[in-house]
Amino acid sequence: MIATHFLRRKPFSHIALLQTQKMAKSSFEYVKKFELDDTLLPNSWIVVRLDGKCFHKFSEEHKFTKPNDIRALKLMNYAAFTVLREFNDLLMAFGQSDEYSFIFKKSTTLYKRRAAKLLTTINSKFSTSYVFYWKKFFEEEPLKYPPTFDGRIVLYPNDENLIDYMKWRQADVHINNLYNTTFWTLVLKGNLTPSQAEKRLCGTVSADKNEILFKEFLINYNNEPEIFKRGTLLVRKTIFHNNLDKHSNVIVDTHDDMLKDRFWKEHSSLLLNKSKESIMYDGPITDIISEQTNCIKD
Ligand SMILES: Nc1nc2c(ncn2[C@@H]2O[C@H](COP(=O)(O)OP(=O)(O)OP(=O)(O)O)[C@@H](O)[C@H]2O)c(=O)[nH]1
Ligand SMILES: [Mg+2]
Ligand SMILES: [Mg+2]
Repeated sequence: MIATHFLRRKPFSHIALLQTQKMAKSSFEYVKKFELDDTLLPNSWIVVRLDGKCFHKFSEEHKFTKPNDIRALKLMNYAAFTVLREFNDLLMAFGQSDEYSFIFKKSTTLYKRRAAKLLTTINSKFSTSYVFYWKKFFEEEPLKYPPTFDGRIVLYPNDENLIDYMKWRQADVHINNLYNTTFWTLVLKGNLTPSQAEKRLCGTVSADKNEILFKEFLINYNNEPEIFKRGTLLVRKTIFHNNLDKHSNVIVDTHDDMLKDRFWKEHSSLLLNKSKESIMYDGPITDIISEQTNCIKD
């Protein structure tokens, strides 16, 4: 019955169909006006910070070594590297623990500075890279479930604010790492229970923790790996080859002390629009990659 009725209906003419579609489009289109403008202020530093969700649990379930798992840190760095490689307007990125901050050049017009576009694209590229490259770093340790990263955008109006932001994140690494290193040494080598170790460290300052490590466990905190103490700063560099008229652009992982003002004086070009430091290189060109053990090839 319904089928016969359908067959007997006169088919729409092409023009009538187009008119109907046009009317429908214009009567629905008003919903677009509900979309809010989220353009970020011009000429200000855009910082995108991502952080792993519930990584205290994620790290347990994936058997991260305590207090630092070099595989996890390298995977974070590699995921951030893939983000930097794709978005040229990113000057640098700083990572530690389960977080990464990405710094856009002040004048970026990427996605017309629309906040949601910037944040979601950076987060998506980072998160999928974290999963995509998991095996490269964790090898036989399987990824049990998809990790989640939250994200935020913070704007900083001047260079001083941005530098203080970078210092703040690096100071956080130092405070957490000194605490975690002492805590886990007390537990794993000193045979204290976690709650005993917590009590032992309650009210201690940095010097006390350094002393516990040195006097009781012969550990000189200064000799701990730089990546653990200072986190990782990814920057762009251009390597010029002296003999050949050749250069290559690379993204390099560094662990310098950003808390010292000297760092910002010596690397003042980091905050310039075209942030690329140049390195002169004398050796044979084929050696660049092997020599750059600390460098992630662009
Ligand atoms: N064992 C180990 N754990 C790590 C390492 N890096 C990060 N983590 C864990 O990840 C946590 C990150 O801290 P937060 O980001 O403050 O906490 P979170 O559990 O991720 O919680 P939310 O960020 O609020 O969702 C640390 O407290 C550790 O438990 C690592 O190298 N080794
Ligand atoms: Mg987290
Ligand atoms: Mg965190």
